[in-house]
Amino acid sequence: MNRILLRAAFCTKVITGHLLVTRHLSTHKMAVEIGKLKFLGQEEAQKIDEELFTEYAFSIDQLMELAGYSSAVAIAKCYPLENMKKDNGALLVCCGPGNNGGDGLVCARHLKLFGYKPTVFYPKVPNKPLFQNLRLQCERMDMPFLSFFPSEAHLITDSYNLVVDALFGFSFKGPVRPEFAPILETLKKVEAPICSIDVPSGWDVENGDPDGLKPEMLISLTAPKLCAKLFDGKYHYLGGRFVPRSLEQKYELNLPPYPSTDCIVELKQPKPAHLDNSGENN
Ligand SMILES: NC(=O)C1=CN([C@@H]2O[C@H](COP(=O)(O)OP(=O)(O)OC[C@H]3O[C@@H](n4cnc5c(N)ncnc54)[C@H](OP(=O)(O)O)[C@@H]3O)[C@@H](O)[C@H]2O)[C@@H](O)CC1
Ligand SMILES: [K+]
Repeated sequence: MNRILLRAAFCTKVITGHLLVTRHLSTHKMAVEIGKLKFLGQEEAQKIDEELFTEYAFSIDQLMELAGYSSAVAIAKCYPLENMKKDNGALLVCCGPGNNGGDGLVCARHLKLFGYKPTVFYPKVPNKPLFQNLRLQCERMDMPFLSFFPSEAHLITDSYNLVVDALFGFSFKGPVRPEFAPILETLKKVEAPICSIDVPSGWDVENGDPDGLKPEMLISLTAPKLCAKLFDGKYHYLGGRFVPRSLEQKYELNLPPYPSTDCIVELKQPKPAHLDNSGENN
């Protein structure tokens, strides 16, 4: 009986807003208005990041762990292991030279713990203990590391169920330099889904890149960056549930409520009413 009531409640019309947060219960979706979630420019994203470390005394390891963990949780939710056809959940995790790459290594570690089979590509390891330790953790967990990037996109498509893109985040400034350009060119041709952490790599953080990567999934961290307005893939999640309320208010982030104790929340752009035949808005 309670179950029936709950289902009925979840089928009831919910308000359309600028962006919607959806929560899945059984096969039904619940969407709640989240108002005007802020999309951050590059400078503002960097200022918030800085403030988390200086004013709020977080360490980079702490936030990277939460960022990478929430990325892994979002990926596992959208791409369940049991639906993967290639080599028992084989994934490719591409990590760049900055903190976005660090998020990728943490994400790979958690995906491995969830039962997937990540292979890591990490061509430029910074000379800092943080990144060397993150790499070692992955190595000690028996994750293979590619020593070169496959030049043929079909080799990636054929071997991996999906690619995690952790090459560049909110500090990227185009155009991409020659050492990474061929990697991005190959990734653009890969037919397996691409899951980008924080920013689709190679995109201008504010203006995107119409000729760039077309990820199927984007996991925005802290708050989406301006380029996320141009994202039209299947899944957009917000992760990094670590922003203190006072910081959120100072930057008027208007973050959506995370459901219960979840570390991620799905963001959905509502379809214009005349295109929405789902019945959810009726
Ligand atoms: N508070 C938060 O939200 C948190 C955010 N976190 C994460 O941190 C990410 C931001 O990290 P970040 O600042 O280290 O920079 P990121 O974007 O990884 O890349 C910089 C690297 O790329 C390089 N590079 C730049 N342009 C290039 C080009 N054209 N071509 C080639 N290379 C280029 C640049 O090289 P450089 O110019 O320094 O030589 C540098 O090595 C953020 O997106 C999120 O994922 C979490 O970990 C924790 C909490
Ligand atoms: K990325």
